[in-house]
Amino acid sequence: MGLRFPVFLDIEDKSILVVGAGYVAVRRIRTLLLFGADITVVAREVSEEQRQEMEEFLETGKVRLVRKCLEKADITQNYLFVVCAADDPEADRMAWERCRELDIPVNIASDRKMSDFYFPAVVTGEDLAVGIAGDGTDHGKTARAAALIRRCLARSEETKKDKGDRA
Ligand SMILES: C[C@@]1(CC(=O)O)C2=NC(=C\c3[nH]c(c(CCC(=O)O)c3CC(=O)O)Cc3[nH]c(c(CC(=O)O)c3CCC(=O)O)/C=C3\N/C(=C\2)[C@@H](CCC(=O)O)[C@]3(C)CC(=O)O)/[C@H]1CCC(=O)O
Ligand SMILES: NC(=O)c1ccc[n+]([C@@H]2O[C@H](COP(=O)([O-])OP(=O)(O)OC[C@H]3O[C@@H](n4cnc5c(N)ncnc54)[C@H](O)[C@@H]3O)[C@@H](O)[C@H]2O)c1
Repeated sequence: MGLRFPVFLDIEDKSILVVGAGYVAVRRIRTLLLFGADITVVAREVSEEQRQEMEEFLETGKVRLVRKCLEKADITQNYLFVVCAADDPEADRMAWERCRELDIPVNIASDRKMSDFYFPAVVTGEDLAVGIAGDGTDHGKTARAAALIRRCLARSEETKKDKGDRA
C-alpha cells in the first residue's frame, strides 16, 4: 500500500461522528477539537480511564455523547466524515457499509483497508498544522516522526521567545 495525499480540511463547526469512547476514540476527539469540529460520539460505554477527559470534552459544548450501540440510522448525511474506533467488528462493518451507502468518507481504526482516509498524527504550533501519516504499516514510526517535529517546533518557539526577551 502506498502513501496517501494529505488534505487539510476546514472542519470548524462541521459535524463529525466518532463511534466509541475508548482510548483511541478519545485521542482522536482531542485532535478534532483542536480544529473546532462539532463532534457527536456514539458509544456503548465510556471507560473509567476516559471518563474525566470525556467530561471535559462535554463541557466545551462542542461534543455530544449518545450512549448506545451504533445503529445504521445514527449515521446520516449530516456528517462530513465518520471515525469508528469501537473495537467491535460489527460496528466497523456497519459504519463502513452505511458510509458507502451515503458516500461519506469513513475511517476505521482497526482496519486500514476499510479506511477512506487515515487519521494522521497531528502537530500544531507557530500557526502551522502538520499532519503525518505513513503507508499504514508502521504506526510507531509515524508517532516517532510526530514527536520529533513536536520537539523542533517547541525549540523554534523557545528560540523566538529568547530573542524577544533579549530585544
Ligand atoms: C498516527 C496515529 C493517529 C491516531 O491514532 O491518533 C495512527 N495510529 C497511531 C497509533 C497506534 N496505532 C496502533 C497502535 C497499537 C500498537 C501498534 O500496532 O503499533 C498505536 C499506538 C498507540 O495507540 O499508542 C495500531 C493500529 N493502527 C492501525 C491499525 C489497523 C491497521 O493497520 O490496519 C492498528 C492495529 C489495530 C489492531 O491490531 O486491532 C491503523 C492506522 N493507524 C493510523 C494512525 C492510520 C495510519 C497512520 C500511519 O500509520 O502512518 C491507520 C492506518 C488508519 C487509521 O486508524 O486512521 C497514531 C500515532 C500518533 C501519535 O502517537 O502521535
Ligand atoms: N488506529 C489506531 O491508532 C489504533 C491504535 C490502537 C488500537 N486500535 C484499534 O482501535 C479500536 C479501538 O481501540 P480502543 O483501545 O480505543 O478500544 P476500547 O475498548 O478502549 O474502546 C472501545 C469503545 O467503543 C465502544 N463500543 C464498542 N462496541 C460498540 C458499538 N457496537 N457501538 C457503539 N460503541 C461501541 C465501547 O463502549 C468503548 O467506548 C480497536 O479496534 C483497536 O484494535 C487502533
